[in-house]
Amino acid sequence: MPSSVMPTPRKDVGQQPPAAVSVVGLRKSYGDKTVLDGIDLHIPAGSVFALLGPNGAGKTTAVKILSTLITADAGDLHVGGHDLATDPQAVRAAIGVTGQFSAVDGLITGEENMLLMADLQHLSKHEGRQVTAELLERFDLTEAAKKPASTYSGGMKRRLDIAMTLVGNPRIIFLDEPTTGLDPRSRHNMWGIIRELVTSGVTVFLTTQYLEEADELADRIAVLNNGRIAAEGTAEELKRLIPGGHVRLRFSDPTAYRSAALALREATRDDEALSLQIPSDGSQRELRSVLDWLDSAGIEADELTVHTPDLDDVFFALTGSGMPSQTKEDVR
Ligand SMILES: Nc1ncnc2c1ncn2[C@@H]1O[C@H](COP(=O)(O)OP(=O)(O)OP(=O)(O)O)[C@@H](O)[C@H]1O
Repeated sequence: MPSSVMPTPRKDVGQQPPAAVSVVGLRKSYGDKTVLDGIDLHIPAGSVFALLGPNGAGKTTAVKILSTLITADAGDLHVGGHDLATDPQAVRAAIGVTGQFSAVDGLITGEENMLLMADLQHLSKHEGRQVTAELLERFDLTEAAKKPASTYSGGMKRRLDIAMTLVGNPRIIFLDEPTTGLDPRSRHNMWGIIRELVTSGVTVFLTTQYLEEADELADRIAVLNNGRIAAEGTAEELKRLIPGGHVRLRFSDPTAYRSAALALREATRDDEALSLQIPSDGSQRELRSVLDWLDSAGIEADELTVHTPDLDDVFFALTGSGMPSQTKEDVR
């Protein structure tokens, strides 16, 4: 967790980078159930975008539509600059997809899985072997390459799955819940892999149940609820959407604490901890005004920390899943 929160400048201010994914008015229903009710997305090339939402919100449906597996009912949809409605083949050539259900065949070896994928991508035998060796090395699977994939751990299978996706050198990758079921170490490894992909210029569209994952990886996050985008922005922008942020001042000298408490009447007191809590959205502007005010009142605290709601709070507030009962007290 960062130790303080300053608003991050929006990456899209100034010149707008080209969109890897552009979605306007996407709609999809199954029978009389509306799953996606007119959603808009703009994902700049070379960025990580995370789609969050409760179970059944429509995240997988959105990924399936954008990766040409199923069709939308309506919407102006472009992926890699290609129109999904008129040129799905070109979209397919530009993307890679790793779904919730692995494409890995457990009966054959990791290497054979890769070579099979190279064949499907119409690579020559020589190219196929070269790409396979490179990717197995990159994903730390060279040692296990000749073993049946069924003997791989969950993390290894997931790495093989992504390696298979990369055989065709896609510029845009859809990762549907890439770390579900992985232990913390494998999850962190996967985050490293995703960051590396982005460094090499790939755009990543990921869905996740883990808010921490979106917080760690995504340049921008959208929260899907009831078929609509409930909020969209950087993690910090989303956290500022909901109340609960505050600046906490801690004192070691009881006299200084008491005079500060008298001066700051709107602050919430914690007499035992000698600390005062002032409501604040954590923005630079608000923080500056709090600091100016403390200066003019001659108050000097021993410690000043900025606390903001975390993505869990945002998620619960936006998706109406009920606020967590505990107040978050970590320093962010
Ligand atoms: N082929 C289908 N026929 C009918 N309903 C479907 C079909 N596919 C999905 N749905 C419904 O659409 C809604 C959205 O499903 P989807 O799998 O996109 O959600 P999700 O956000 O990915 O959920 P999860 O986090 O559980 O994977 C659900 O109510 C689901 O039951």
